[in-house]
Amino acid sequence: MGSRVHVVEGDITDAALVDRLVADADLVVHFAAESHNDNSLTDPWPFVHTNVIGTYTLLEAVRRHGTRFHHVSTDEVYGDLDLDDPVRFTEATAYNPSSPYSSTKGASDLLVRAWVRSFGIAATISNCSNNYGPRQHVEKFIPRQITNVLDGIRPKLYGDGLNVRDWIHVDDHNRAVWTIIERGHVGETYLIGADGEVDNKTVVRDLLELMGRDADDYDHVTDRAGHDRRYAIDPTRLRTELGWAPEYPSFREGLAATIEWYRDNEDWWRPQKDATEAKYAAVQSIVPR
Ligand SMILES: Cc1cn([C@H]2C[C@H](O)[C@@H](COP(=O)(O)OP(=O)(O)O[C@H]3O[C@H](C)C(=O)[C@H](O)[C@H]3O)O2)c(=O)[nH]c1=O
Repeated sequence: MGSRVHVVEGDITDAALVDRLVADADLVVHFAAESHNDNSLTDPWPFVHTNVIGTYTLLEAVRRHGTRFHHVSTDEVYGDLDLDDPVRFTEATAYNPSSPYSSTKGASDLLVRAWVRSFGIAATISNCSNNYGPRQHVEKFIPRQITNVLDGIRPKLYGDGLNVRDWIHVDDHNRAVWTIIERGHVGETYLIGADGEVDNKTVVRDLLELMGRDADDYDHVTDRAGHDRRYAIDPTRLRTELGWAPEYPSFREGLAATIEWYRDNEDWWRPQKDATEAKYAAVQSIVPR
């Protein structure tokens, strides 16, 4: 990696700011996004603003300055899969997003593709499955349940809890992004996944066991509107063409390490917790099993 890496905080729709930063960069890796589906259901506008207009703003700066660009996106652009169908998403799967969040990410991917084709910018795209690991906001599924248990609150499962997510440790995601930047072909898309399909109920039961609690000690709550049933990535292209492989040994080991991180870093997550639970309490209630 280069000697000067800047993680930039600020408004990516601020064209003057973005232009200044891009003018000074050899490479832009675009991780910035409004990323939480539940938030996109209560207020879609920040998602259109940041994910669509923000990406447009970056693309225009990259076009002006001829900067190499990598766009980080999600497998949610492909919609969802049935539980009983073994098919997985590939780079050829048609876009079919379900939520305001995933539709804005789909729109941002299409903008990148169009800027490659129409203006010849040097860009790659990656679409990754669900991340977990340290420093994830407590509104997300795994940190919410870990911090609930630490606070003596029962974990909360949406609907029947049988929805499947394909988990990858954030460090493996980052290594995959770097592999694509170094070895990927400009104009191409690569799917990132670590063969980590698990249903939500199993995640919660594993987590309770790892934290020394009764595995049945959780609640079902109101389901998410339009809740995608299953995500699953076929990472063959990334593995065979670019030689990437995940380094994290297994989801359960990664989960245990993540629990330890949240145990040891309450100072980091505590300021997020009350507002997050209040936000959920306003739209969710406990339902019978
Ligand atoms: C917060 C919460 C979630 N859930 C369920 C909903 C999902 O089936 C699963 C994971 O939910 P989460 O909101 O953490 O993540 P997804 O909606 O799958 O989306 C995530 O992974 C993709 C790839 C992105 O692109 C998103 O940016 C990222 O947020 O757990 C519950 O059952 N209870 C809860 O309290």
